[in-house]
Amino acid sequence: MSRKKGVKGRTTTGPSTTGGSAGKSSGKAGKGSMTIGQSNGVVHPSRPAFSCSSEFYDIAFKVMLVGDSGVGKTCLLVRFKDGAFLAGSFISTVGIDFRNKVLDIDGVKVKLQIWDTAGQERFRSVTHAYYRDAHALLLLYDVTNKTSFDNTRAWLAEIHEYAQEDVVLMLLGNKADSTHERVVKKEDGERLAKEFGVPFMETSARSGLNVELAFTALAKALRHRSSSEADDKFKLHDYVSKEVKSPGCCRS
Ligand SMILES: Nc1nc2c(ncn2[C@@H]2O[C@H](COP(=O)(O)OP(=O)(O)OP(=O)(O)O)[C@@H](O)[C@H]2O)c(=O)[nH]1
Repeated sequence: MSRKKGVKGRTTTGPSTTGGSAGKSSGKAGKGSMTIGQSNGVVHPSRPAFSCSSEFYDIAFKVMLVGDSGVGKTCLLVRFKDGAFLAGSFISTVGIDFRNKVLDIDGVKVKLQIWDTAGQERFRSVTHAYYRDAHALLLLYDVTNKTSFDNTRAWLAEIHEYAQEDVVLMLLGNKADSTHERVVKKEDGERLAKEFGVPFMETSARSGLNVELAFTALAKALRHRSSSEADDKFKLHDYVSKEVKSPGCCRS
Protein backbone atom coordinates (compact mmCIF):
# COMPACT_ATOMS: atom_id res chain seq x y z
CA MET A 1 0.00 0.00 0.00
CA SER A 2 1.48 3.33 -0.94
CA ARG A 3 1.23 6.02 1.71
CA LYS A 4 1.54 9.68 1.04
CA LYS A 5 1.44 12.35 3.64
CA GLY A 6 -0.75 15.28 2.76
CA VAL A 7 -4.12 16.89 3.18
CA LYS A 8 -6.67 14.29 2.39
CA GLY A 9 -9.78 14.45 0.29
CA ARG A 10 -9.00 17.62 -1.65
CA THR A 11 -9.36 15.82 -4.98
CA THR A 12 -12.76 14.44 -4.09
CA THR A 13 -15.11 16.58 -2.07
CA GLY A 14 -12.63 18.85 -0.28
CA PRO A 15 -13.59 21.30 2.42
CA SER A 16 -16.34 23.38 0.92
CA THR A 17 -19.49 25.00 2.18
CA THR A 18 -20.19 21.79 4.02
CA GLY A 19 -16.81 21.13 5.55
CA GLY A 20 -13.62 22.60 6.87
CA SER A 21 -10.30 21.72 8.28
CA ALA A 22 -8.01 22.49 11.12
CA GLY A 23 -4.68 21.45 12.49
CA LYS A 24 -2.87 22.70 9.43
CA SER A 25 -0.51 25.62 9.44
CA SER A 26 -3.38 28.10 9.12
CA GLY A 27 -4.82 26.86 12.42
CA LYS A 28 -8.30 27.98 11.33
CA ALA A 29 -10.10 25.25 13.23
CA GLY A 30 -12.85 25.30 10.60
CA LYS A 31 -14.12 28.68 11.78
CA GLY A 32 -14.68 30.10 8.32
CA SER A 33 -17.10 27.33 7.46
CA MET A 34 -18.94 26.80 10.72
CA THR A 35 -22.69 26.58 10.50
CA ILE A 36 -25.20 29.29 11.20
CA GLY A 37 -27.67 28.98 14.03
CA GLN A 38 -25.43 26.90 16.22
CA SER A 39 -25.01 27.33 19.95
CA ASN A 40 -22.60 25.17 21.94
CA GLY A 41 -22.90 22.57 19.21
CA VAL A 42 -26.60 21.95 19.80
CA VAL A 43 -29.48 23.75 18.13
CA HIS A 44 -32.86 23.06 19.66
CA PRO A 45 -36.00 22.13 17.75
CA SER A 46 -37.64 25.41 18.68
CA ARG A 47 -34.98 27.26 16.73
CA PRO A 48 -34.96 26.07 13.11
CA ALA A 49 -31.64 26.84 11.50
CA PHE A 50 -29.73 26.20 8.33
CA SER A 51 -26.22 25.22 7.44
CA CYS A 52 -24.03 26.98 4.89
CA SER A 53 -25.22 24.42 2.35
CA SER A 54 -28.70 25.99 2.84
CA GLU A 55 -30.04 22.72 4.18
CA PHE A 56 -32.46 23.40 7.01
CA TYR A 57 -32.09 21.54 10.27
CA ASP A 58 -33.73 21.56 13.68
CA ILE A 59 -30.94 20.25 15.88
CA ALA A 60 -27.21 19.72 15.39
CA PHE A 61 -24.63 17.44 16.95
CA LYS A 62 -20.91 16.89 16.68
CA VAL A 63 -19.65 13.41 15.90
CA MET A 64 -15.96 12.45 15.91
CA LEU A 65 -14.32 9.58 14.05
CA VAL A 66 -11.32 8.16 15.89
CA GLY A 67 -9.01 5.17 15.53
CA ASP A 68 -5.58 4.21 14.19
CA SER A 69 -4.25 5.63 10.96
CA GLY A 70 -5.48 3.67 7.94
CA VAL A 71 -8.54 2.03 9.52
CA GLY A 72 -10.79 3.88 7.05
CA LYS A 73 -12.18 6.91 8.92
CA THR A 74 -12.05 9.25 5.93
CA CYS A 75 -13.42 6.59 3.58
CA LEU A 76 -16.31 5.88 5.95
CA LEU A 77 -17.17 9.57 6.08
CA VAL A 78 -16.92 10.02 2.31
CA ARG A 79 -19.10 6.93 1.80
CA PHE A 80 -21.72 8.34 4.17
CA LYS A 81 -21.59 11.90 2.83
CA ASP A 82 -21.18 11.26 -0.91
CA GLY A 83 -22.02 7.58 -1.37
CA ALA A 84 -18.61 6.96 -2.94
CA PHE A 85 -15.52 4.94 -2.06
CA LEU A 86 -12.11 6.59 -2.01
CA ALA A 87 -10.04 3.90 -3.73
CA GLY A 88 -6.40 4.31 -4.69
CA SER A 89 -3.41 5.51 -2.75
CA PHE A 90 -3.80 6.15 0.96
CA ILE A 91 -3.36 9.79 1.94
CA SER A 92 -3.26 10.31 5.71
CA THR A 93 -5.43 13.02 7.23
CA VAL A 94 -3.46 15.98 8.56
CA GLY A 95 -4.91 17.31 11.80
CA ILE A 96 -8.68 17.30 11.54
CA ASP A 97 -11.35 17.83 8.90
CA PHE A 98 -15.14 17.95 8.98
CA ARG A 99 -18.24 17.46 6.85
CA ASN A 100 -21.92 18.08 7.56
CA LYS A 101 -24.89 15.90 6.72
CA VAL A 102 -28.55 16.47 7.60
CA LEU A 103 -30.67 13.38 8.33
CA ASP A 104 -34.41 13.12 8.78
CA ILE A 105 -34.93 11.33 12.09
CA ASP A 106 -38.62 10.69 12.79
CA GLY A 107 -39.60 13.99 11.13
CA VAL A 108 -36.83 16.00 12.83
CA LYS A 109 -33.95 17.37 10.72
CA VAL A 110 -30.79 16.36 12.53
CA LYS A 111 -27.52 17.82 11.34
CA LEU A 112 -24.41 15.81 12.06
CA GLN A 113 -21.17 17.75 11.94
CA ILE A 114 -18.71 14.91 11.52
CA TRP A 115 -15.09 15.44 12.46
CA ASP A 116 -12.55 13.20 10.75
CA THR A 117 -9.44 13.05 12.92
CA ALA A 118 -5.91 12.05 11.97
CA GLY A 119 -5.03 8.61 13.32
CA GLN A 120 -1.32 9.31 13.34
CA GLU A 121 0.27 9.68 16.77
CA ARG A 122 1.86 13.04 15.90
CA PHE A 123 -1.58 14.67 15.61
CA ARG A 124 -2.92 13.27 18.89
CA SER A 125 -2.69 16.58 20.77
CA VAL A 126 -4.80 18.28 18.06
CA THR A 127 -7.46 15.57 18.40
CA HIS A 128 -7.54 15.81 22.20
CA ALA A 129 -8.76 19.41 21.97
CA TYR A 130 -11.88 18.34 20.06
CA TYR A 131 -13.06 15.48 22.30
CA ARG A 132 -14.82 17.64 24.85
CA ASP A 133 -17.19 19.15 22.26
CA ALA A 134 -18.17 15.81 20.72
CA HIS A 135 -21.66 14.50 21.40
CA ALA A 136 -20.85 11.13 19.83
CA LEU A 137 -17.78 9.12 18.87
CA LEU A 138 -17.26 6.37 16.34
CA LEU A 139 -14.18 4.33 17.27
CA LEU A 140 -12.92 2.35 14.29
CA TYR A 141 -10.51 -0.52 13.89
CA ASP A 142 -9.59 -2.40 10.73
CA VAL A 143 -10.58 -6.10 10.63
CA THR A 144 -7.46 -6.76 8.48
CA ASN A 145 -5.11 -5.15 11.02
CA LYS A 146 -4.73 -6.80 14.45
CA THR A 147 -2.72 -3.89 15.86
CA SER A 148 -5.55 -1.48 15.12
CA PHE A 149 -7.88 -3.79 17.03
CA ASP A 150 -5.47 -4.12 19.99
CA ASN A 151 -5.10 -0.34 20.05
CA THR A 152 -8.82 0.21 20.60
CA ARG A 153 -8.18 -0.28 24.34
CA ALA A 154 -5.80 2.66 24.32
CA TRP A 155 -8.31 4.69 22.29
CA LEU A 156 -11.03 3.87 24.82
CA ALA A 157 -8.77 5.01 27.66
CA GLU A 158 -8.14 8.24 25.79
CA ILE A 159 -11.89 8.70 25.19
CA HIS A 160 -12.57 8.24 28.89
CA GLU A 161 -9.91 10.80 29.69
CA TYR A 162 -10.88 13.54 27.22
CA ALA A 163 -14.51 13.07 26.10
CA GLN A 164 -17.69 14.03 27.94
CA GLU A 165 -18.92 11.41 30.36
CA ASP A 166 -22.24 11.01 28.52
CA VAL A 167 -20.74 10.86 25.02
CA VAL A 168 -22.54 8.38 22.76
CA LEU A 169 -19.95 5.82 21.70
CA MET A 170 -19.96 3.01 19.15
CA LEU A 171 -17.23 0.55 18.08
CA LEU A 172 -16.90 -0.23 14.36
CA GLY A 173 -14.86 -3.01 12.75
CA ASN A 174 -14.25 -1.57 9.27
CA LYS A 175 -13.14 -3.21 5.99
CA ALA A 176 -15.54 -6.13 6.53
CA ASP A 177 -15.50 -6.63 2.75
CA SER A 178 -11.86 -7.83 2.93
CA THR A 179 -12.73 -11.48 3.53
CA HIS A 180 -9.33 -12.91 2.60
CA GLU A 181 -7.25 -10.40 4.55
CA ARG A 182 -9.40 -10.54 7.68
CA VAL A 183 -7.46 -11.25 10.91
CA VAL A 184 -9.96 -10.01 13.50
CA LYS A 185 -13.09 -12.14 13.86
CA LYS A 186 -16.46 -10.50 14.25
CA GLU A 187 -16.84 -12.31 17.60
CA ASP A 188 -13.65 -10.63 18.87
CA GLY A 189 -15.16 -7.24 18.12
CA GLU A 190 -18.41 -8.25 19.78
CA ARG A 191 -16.56 -9.47 22.88
CA LEU A 192 -14.56 -6.26 23.24
CA ALA A 193 -17.66 -4.12 22.75
CA LYS A 194 -19.49 -6.12 25.39
CA GLU A 195 -16.59 -5.73 27.81
CA PHE A 196 -16.73 -1.95 27.37
CA GLY A 197 -20.52 -1.80 27.21
CA VAL A 198 -20.68 -0.14 23.80
CA PRO A 199 -22.72 -1.03 20.71
CA PHE A 200 -20.78 -2.69 17.89
CA MET A 201 -21.09 -3.41 14.20
CA GLU A 202 -18.86 -4.28 11.30
CA THR A 203 -18.80 -1.81 8.40
CA SER A 204 -17.32 -1.44 4.97
CA ALA A 205 -16.65 1.91 3.36
CA ARG A 206 -15.96 -0.03 0.16
CA SER A 207 -19.28 -1.86 -0.09
CA GLY A 208 -21.33 0.53 2.06
CA LEU A 209 -22.20 -2.18 4.58
CA ASN A 210 -23.80 -0.63 7.69
CA VAL A 211 -22.35 2.84 6.97
CA GLU A 212 -25.70 4.64 6.83
CA LEU A 213 -26.85 2.59 9.83
CA ALA A 214 -23.88 3.60 12.01
CA PHE A 215 -24.52 7.32 11.55
CA THR A 216 -28.30 7.02 11.65
CA ALA A 217 -28.11 5.07 14.92
CA LEU A 218 -25.99 7.82 16.49
CA ALA A 219 -28.34 10.52 15.18
CA LYS A 220 -31.35 8.68 16.61
CA ALA A 221 -29.69 8.22 20.00
CA LEU A 222 -28.70 11.91 20.18
CA ARG A 223 -32.06 13.15 18.95
CA HIS A 224 -33.96 11.00 21.46
CA ARG A 225 -31.63 11.98 24.28
CA SER A 226 -32.35 15.64 23.61
CA SER A 227 -36.09 15.01 23.48
CA SER A 228 -38.17 16.36 26.35
CA GLU A 229 -40.75 13.61 26.02
CA ALA A 230 -40.73 11.57 29.21
CA ASP A 231 -41.59 8.27 27.50
CA ASP A 232 -38.78 8.58 24.97
CA LYS A 233 -36.85 5.41 25.72
CA PHE A 234 -34.65 4.83 22.66
CA LYS A 235 -32.04 2.14 23.36
CA LEU A 236 -29.03 2.36 21.03
CA HIS A 237 -27.88 -1.19 21.82
CA ASP A 238 -31.30 -2.66 20.99
CA TYR A 239 -31.64 -0.60 17.82
CA VAL A 240 -28.19 -1.65 16.55
CA SER A 241 -28.78 -5.35 17.37
CA LYS A 242 -32.07 -5.27 15.48
CA GLU A 243 -30.87 -3.35 12.42
CA VAL A 244 -27.31 -4.59 11.91
CA LYS A 245 -26.46 -6.57 8.80
CA SER A 246 -23.62 -9.08 8.62
CA PRO A 247 -20.88 -8.95 5.92
CA GLY A 248 -22.30 -11.95 4.09
CA CYS A 249 -25.81 -10.54 4.12
CA CYS A 250 -26.20 -7.47 1.97
CA ARG A 251 -24.37 -4.52 0.57
CA SER A 252 -25.70 -1.53 2.44
N1 LIG B 1 -11.14 -2.92 1.45
C1 LIG B 1 -11.39 -1.78 2.11
N2 LIG B 1 -10.47 -0.79 2.13
C2 LIG B 1 -10.78 0.33 2.82
C3 LIG B 1 -12.01 0.50 3.48
N3 LIG B 1 -12.00 1.72 4.09
C4 LIG B 1 -10.83 2.27 3.78
N4 LIG B 1 -10.08 1.45 3.01
C5 LIG B 1 -8.73 1.72 2.50
O1 LIG B 1 -7.89 1.89 3.64
C6 LIG B 1 -6.93 2.93 3.39
C7 LIG B 1 -7.01 3.95 4.51
O2 LIG B 1 -8.28 4.57 4.52
P1 LIG B 1 -8.51 6.02 5.15
O3 LIG B 1 -9.95 6.29 5.15
O4 LIG B 1 -7.65 6.99 4.45
O5 LIG B 1 -7.96 5.79 6.63
P2 LIG B 1 -7.95 6.80 7.88
O6 LIG B 1 -8.39 6.04 9.05
O7 LIG B 1 -8.74 8.01 7.55
O8 LIG B 1 -6.41 7.16 8.03
P3 LIG B 1 -5.74 8.49 8.72
O9 LIG B 1 -6.25 9.67 7.97
O10 LIG B 1 -4.26 8.30 8.55
O11 LIG B 1 -6.13 8.48 10.16
C8 LIG B 1 -7.24 3.49 2.00
O12 LIG B 1 -6.33 2.92 1.07
C9 LIG B 1 -8.66 3.03 1.71
O13 LIG B 1 -8.91 2.86 0.33
C10 LIG B 1 -12.98 -0.56 3.42
O14 LIG B 1 -14.08 -0.52 3.98
N5 LIG B 1 -12.60 -1.67 2.73
